Amino acid sequence: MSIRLSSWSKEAQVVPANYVFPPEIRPGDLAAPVINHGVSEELMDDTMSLFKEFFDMPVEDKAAYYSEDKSKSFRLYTSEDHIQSWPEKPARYREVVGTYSAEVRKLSLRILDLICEGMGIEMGYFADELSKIQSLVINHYPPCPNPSLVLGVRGHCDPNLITILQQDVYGLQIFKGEQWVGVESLPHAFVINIANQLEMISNGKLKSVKHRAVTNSSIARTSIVTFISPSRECVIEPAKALVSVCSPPLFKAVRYKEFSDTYMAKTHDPNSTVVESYKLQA
Ligand SMILES: O=C(O)CCC(=O)C(=O)O
Ligand SMILES: [Fe+2]
Repeated sequence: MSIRLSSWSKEAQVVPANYVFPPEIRPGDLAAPVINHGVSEELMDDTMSLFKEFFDMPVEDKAAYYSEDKSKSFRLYTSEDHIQSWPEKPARYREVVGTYSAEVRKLSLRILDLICEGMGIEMGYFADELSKIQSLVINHYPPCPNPSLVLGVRGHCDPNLITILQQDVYGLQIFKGEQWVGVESLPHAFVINIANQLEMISNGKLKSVKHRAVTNSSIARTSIVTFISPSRECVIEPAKALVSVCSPPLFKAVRYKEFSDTYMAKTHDPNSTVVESYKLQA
């Protein structure tokens, strides 16, 4: 009988060697492209083309929005409070980005609830202060004459709770099994990255994924990245439901603003793993 029809797999404790894929095409378990997520394909396409249009605008139009000051509120802050500072060009910017942000927020809360269910935390655990802040970063990578010499974004873990990324051209890689693995760009899929706060709240059960972006020599790439973060005053600590005598807390409690400021101060250190500094000694 063919091995595919036999029932050995019911007993299998480890994956048989002949089933293991080469590392570069293994799906991995930390950065999962999510499809059937409920955000309409039209809205995803419209948002992507809007941002491409934004980057294609004449330099004079873009200059009005340019700033190196990271504290400025036009860095596409996606709440009603900031809508006045959003770009007025392209003309449909506010409408499209407003709708997109609201839909992606709903999706992220659904994913967070599924994570609660999977880990045995009460539903709605993340719904309030822990996911209060939503921000949007649009990365635009022009074609690069020699991608082997350059990184679009160097390796890092995101400091927030969870990140929802849309890409239509390959470029995202995650660090897994001591090497960089490409994350396939599936049409209309979102990539969900576990970020630092989710690692700490899950008491290390979920790991924040180190990732980077590479460039390519033929086409420009735009990525739309939604960061869901706790409010700055929020205290982050392992969820009580995940802590017991057998499973003691692995992380100290920290106010998110302290974590975030430490992260920002170390952002130029490629090996900075801020999470490590909040680990409790075993
Ligand atoms: O462009 C990408 O795929 C990655 C961007 C990223 O990691 C970030 O903005 O934090
Ligand atoms: Fe990132």
